[in-house]
Amino acid sequence: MQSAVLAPSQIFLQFFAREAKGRTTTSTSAEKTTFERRRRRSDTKQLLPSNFRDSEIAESESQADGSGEAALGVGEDKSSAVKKKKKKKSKGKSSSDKPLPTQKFVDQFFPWRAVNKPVVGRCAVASRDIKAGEIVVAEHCVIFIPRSQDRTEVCHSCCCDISPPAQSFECPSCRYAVYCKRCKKEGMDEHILFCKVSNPISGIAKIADCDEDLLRLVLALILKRRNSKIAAKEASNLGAPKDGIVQNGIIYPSYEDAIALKTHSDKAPPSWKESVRKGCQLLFEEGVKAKVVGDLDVTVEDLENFAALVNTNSHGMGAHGAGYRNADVAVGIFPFVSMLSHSCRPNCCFSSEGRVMYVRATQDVPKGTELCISYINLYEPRSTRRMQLAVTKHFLCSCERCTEPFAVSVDRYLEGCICTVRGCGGVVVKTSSLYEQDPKAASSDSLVQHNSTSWKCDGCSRIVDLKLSSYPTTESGEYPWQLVAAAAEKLGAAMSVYRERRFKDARVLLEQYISQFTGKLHPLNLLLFDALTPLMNCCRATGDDAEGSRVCRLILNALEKVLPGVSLEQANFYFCLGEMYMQRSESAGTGVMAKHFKKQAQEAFQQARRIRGICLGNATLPS
Ligand SMILES: C[S@@+](CC[C@H](N)C(=O)[O-])C[C@H]1O[C@@H](n2cnc3c(N)ncnc32)[C@H](O)[C@@H]1O
Repeated sequence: MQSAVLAPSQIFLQFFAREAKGRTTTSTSAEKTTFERRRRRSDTKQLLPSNFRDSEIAESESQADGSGEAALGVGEDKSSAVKKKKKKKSKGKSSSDKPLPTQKFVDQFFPWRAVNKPVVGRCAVASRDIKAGEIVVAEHCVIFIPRSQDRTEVCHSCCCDISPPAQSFECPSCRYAVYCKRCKKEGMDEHILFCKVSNPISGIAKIADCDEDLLRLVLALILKRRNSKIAAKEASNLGAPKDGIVQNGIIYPSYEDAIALKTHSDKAPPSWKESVRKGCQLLFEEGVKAKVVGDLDVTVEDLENFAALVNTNSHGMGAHGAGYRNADVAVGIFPFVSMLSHSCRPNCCFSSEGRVMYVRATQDVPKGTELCISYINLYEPRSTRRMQLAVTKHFLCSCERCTEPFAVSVDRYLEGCICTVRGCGGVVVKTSSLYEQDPKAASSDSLVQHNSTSWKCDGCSRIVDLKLSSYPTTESGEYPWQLVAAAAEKLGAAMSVYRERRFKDARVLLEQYISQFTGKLHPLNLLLFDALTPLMNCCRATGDDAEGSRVCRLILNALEKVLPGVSLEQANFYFCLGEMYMQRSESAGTGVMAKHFKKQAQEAFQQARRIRGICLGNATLPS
């Protein structure tokens, strides 16, 4: 299933129905409002070489960290909590478990404390009750770089939108960096050193099979180190720190905060390490040539550590902010945003404005609860989510959703197919999905001795294996894996037509697909869910807002069941729903139906506004 044409596991839920980045106008034209399940580029940026092998994931899955929970009090890295824990643990705490240097200031302004928890390490725990929509972190980046493919979209100094592009000023030397009018002078001055090494980076990335943006971030971190040394000297003369403060409600973290973040270089797959090592070696040589690193007391190993740190802690910037983009255009390091662990059932979300990242609670959070954001797309089967985090972030997710028994989790509906045993109604999934989270259940079930390609029904417990003939296949004689593969193939074919923007043909194919697999796949199955958004867009493109709004409600329904709580995706679908009802109201003229549709539209817009208000603060909908 993961190798489906669509690779649904790798794509992100839609954002506001805006295809062109930065478009801020509302249009009811489906051509303009086509959603694509876009790959979420924010956190799970694939900083992997192309030669990455799946088998290497296993190596990144070993997690062993701490055994108890210890509060990391303000500036008390040798606090009693830590001391107690040190006593318990023969090995003691590593330096990466200490609070970040600026934490003591952050504690004064924000409603959480850094705490050490088993497995996840440092994390943020609410120090009082937090209301939905409250800001829990507002932080300026330590460093950021525009993504290479979007380098002309934002100013390389302040990260503001550059539109129209004619308003931008390109660095005449590297012809890579662009600046807005305001930053033209200052930005280019600051860019001098970066510029010297910037040009060779694309070539280095190709030679080393290493991510170009990763190398640019490493270079930015080297330069930050240089600047922070200079700033420290200046600050000691003036008697005040430049970074490492909270000002006007925004955290300005220091270079020291950044380098105190956790890295997973030990858990990274060998091919990743190999490529990064090569990339860093070449970057170092270029840096020496350009006299950028020579006097800096950094080694190639430092650069490799920087790369691992960036891979574990970078956050996408530019999406879901005021610009209504549907994808990130930059990546940055925000040490205090990084204190929040990942959860597949998060209670916070993040959005950026310029160089500042905001994290807001998406629900009321009681004191003592861990604050979590999501690093990945969450409408995915458990195995896909965990695989994605293992591959891109090199850790095995231990969140509540991933560790609750599979048999009672909504996760089981997202994959597999419905049991064909009469009256059962269970879901047949791969046994590896059933047992990977529950080794006890696995060992108590002798049937699990079947090979790992066995499938099992969570209802009647029947094992489906090629060697066993007792399982009643579908009318067409399909086994579950064949059914799932057929669904993936058919959806892939419909999506190819959809991507060619042949909306009428795509609609026919998608409708045929949905009717063929409804009843065979659970209604929440990802393979059915993935067909709904393109179908909605096809309906809109073909002027059928009645069907479009029906499909949109199906999407919202599925989202609410799988991802309870508010999210931007949900807001965006409500917004779409509002647009479609508005269109229906206009088409209905002035009668009762027109009023009815207008009311439905207003309700949908109100929901969208309410949810966006929680996730993005006072951001309003585009008018
Ligand atoms: C951005 S950092 C979070 C801060 C980190 N705990 C620290 O002490 O620096 C991400 C790392 O936290 C841990 N982590 C976060 N969420 C996790 C989860 N759901 N399950 C397991 N580990 C998690 C992993 O080690 C991951 O690489």
